Amino acid sequence: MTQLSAAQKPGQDTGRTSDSSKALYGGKGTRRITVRDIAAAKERGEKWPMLTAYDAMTASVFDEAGIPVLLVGDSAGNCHLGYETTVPVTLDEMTMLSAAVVRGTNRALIVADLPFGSYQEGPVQALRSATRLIKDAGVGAVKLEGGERSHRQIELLVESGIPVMAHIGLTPQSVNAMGYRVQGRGEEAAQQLLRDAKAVQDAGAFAVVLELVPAELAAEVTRSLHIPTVGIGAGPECDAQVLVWTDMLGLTGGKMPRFVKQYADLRSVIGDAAKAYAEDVVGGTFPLEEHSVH
Ligand SMILES: Nc1nc(=O)c2c([nH]1)NC[C@@H]1CN(c3ccc(C(=O)N[C@@H](CCC(=O)O)C(=O)O)cc3)CN21
Ligand SMILES: CC(C)C(=O)C(=O)O
Ligand SMILES: [Mg+2]
Repeated sequence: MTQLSAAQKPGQDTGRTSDSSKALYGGKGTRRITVRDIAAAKERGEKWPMLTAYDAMTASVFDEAGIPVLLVGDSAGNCHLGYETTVPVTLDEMTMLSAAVVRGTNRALIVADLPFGSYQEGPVQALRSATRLIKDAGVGAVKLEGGERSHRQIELLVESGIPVMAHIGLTPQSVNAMGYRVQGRGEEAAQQLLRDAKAVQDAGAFAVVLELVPAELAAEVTRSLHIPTVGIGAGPECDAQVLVWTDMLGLTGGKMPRFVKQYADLRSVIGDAAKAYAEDVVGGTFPLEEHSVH
């Protein structure tokens, strides 16, 4: 336990913006990040990165790199489990993947997606599903899709002590109804997005993902909320950004949405390494004496 000076009691903020020791990214803290740290970052005007993670090993790499928030996204459906979309993903699958990500990390706040069908029936179903992710997987928060339409679910979870990240704009679990199209274009759609953003903030969400909405509208939402916005295809003025890790590292393959920036080409790295190994085996150059026991 660190000694607390008389001048700084627990929960009392120094109010200094230059105190980088508690920055979400690049800060010195090693304890698990909480939703209170996320709220403090918006007050400091600090931007932060979020990445998805679906397994313990990858999560440990991102945790050691200092990524402060990891999302066990239901994008695991198409990026990790071989489904076409996020729609088939089950709560059992999310629980298993989330538990692995929690085990692989020490510092990051772990947020798990509630999958399609695990909260749409109503607040009680949402609470039962979220409780599973909190108790069996050990995540720190859950995320669910929908603005005004999900506000009762968010309210009950928050009342029950479960931090909720909301997700509005393009909501991929509704792909069968809405497709993968930019949301919030035109005056009416923009007003709906602003109402959705206000609704999730009023319901008690600690942050809100804005997916595939015009940058100007995302900026307006970000200015009008006191909770942080997490953009994906929502321009540079959101408080935070999120990318799917397999997209960002070039592993997903196929055509990328235009909002993805690719920071590596793991598909080639892994494919080339697999071929080099195969050629060694076929050509008899692996294993060598140094890889053998006697
Ligand atoms: N690999 C992957 N990356 C993601 O970002 C992602 C998933 N999977 N699965 C869950 C959702 C679905 N997302 C998607 C899916 C498709 C588009 C897309 O096709 N966008 C096009 C057209 C948009 C338009 O112009 O209307 C684009 O070029 O951005 C965007 C986001 C984001 N999420
Ligand atoms: C794209 C992010 C926000 C997500 O919900 C996911 O990865 O499932
Ligand atoms: Mg998702």
